Amino acid sequence: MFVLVNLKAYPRDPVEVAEAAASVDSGAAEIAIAPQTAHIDAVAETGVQTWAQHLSPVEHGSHTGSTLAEAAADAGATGTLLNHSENRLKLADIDGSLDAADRVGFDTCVCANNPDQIRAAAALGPDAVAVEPPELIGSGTPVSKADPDIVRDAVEAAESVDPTVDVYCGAGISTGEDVVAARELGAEGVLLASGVAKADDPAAALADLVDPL
Ligand SMILES: O=C(CO)COP(=O)(O)O
Repeated sequence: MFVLVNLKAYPRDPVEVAEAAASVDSGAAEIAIAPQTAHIDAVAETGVQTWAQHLSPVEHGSHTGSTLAEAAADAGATGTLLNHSENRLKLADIDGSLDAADRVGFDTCVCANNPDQIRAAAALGPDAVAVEPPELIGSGTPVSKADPDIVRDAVEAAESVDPTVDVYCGAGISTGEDVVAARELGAEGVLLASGVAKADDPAAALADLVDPL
């Protein structure tokens, strides 16, 4: 299982989380951390797999305020989220950002609200898609328990378009039990944020997530 921890803009030391992720015994799981762009460098230096939270659909040039794929790669990132519920993109921009990610060989995960969007996202050819019902994000109620059908339907939707695209699920995931439930529904990974970023002890939270895997 792939466990992607999105630190969003939470007031948590990204290096503390990255060091914990780099040193936890992850067994069969693979952990990656998606920090703020300005923290990619410091997080990647810990040796943990590091993802950007977003890439802009631009090349080198006059693009103030953008997240350039080459800059994220230079800083040490190797993957990127796209179209997160908190950073929605137009279809053409998702496509352009996937092209940008391809230029630097990043792993890609396009987020979507529901199975219909998963189908559209999978058609763009990312490595993975992630279904995250917005109403459960940050709720502490795991999507794998609150809405298992949305995960099953997302897996089916992606499979019908492109069986090589992995499916992750996210929203409210915070324990190893939630990750196991996601796996049983057919997901190949989970996407989570507050379960680690807002935990009293992020290292313990990470250890608990991967313990049963
Ligand atoms: O948006 C998410 C991960 O990208 C999920 O957030 P929570 O884990 O806080 O529900």
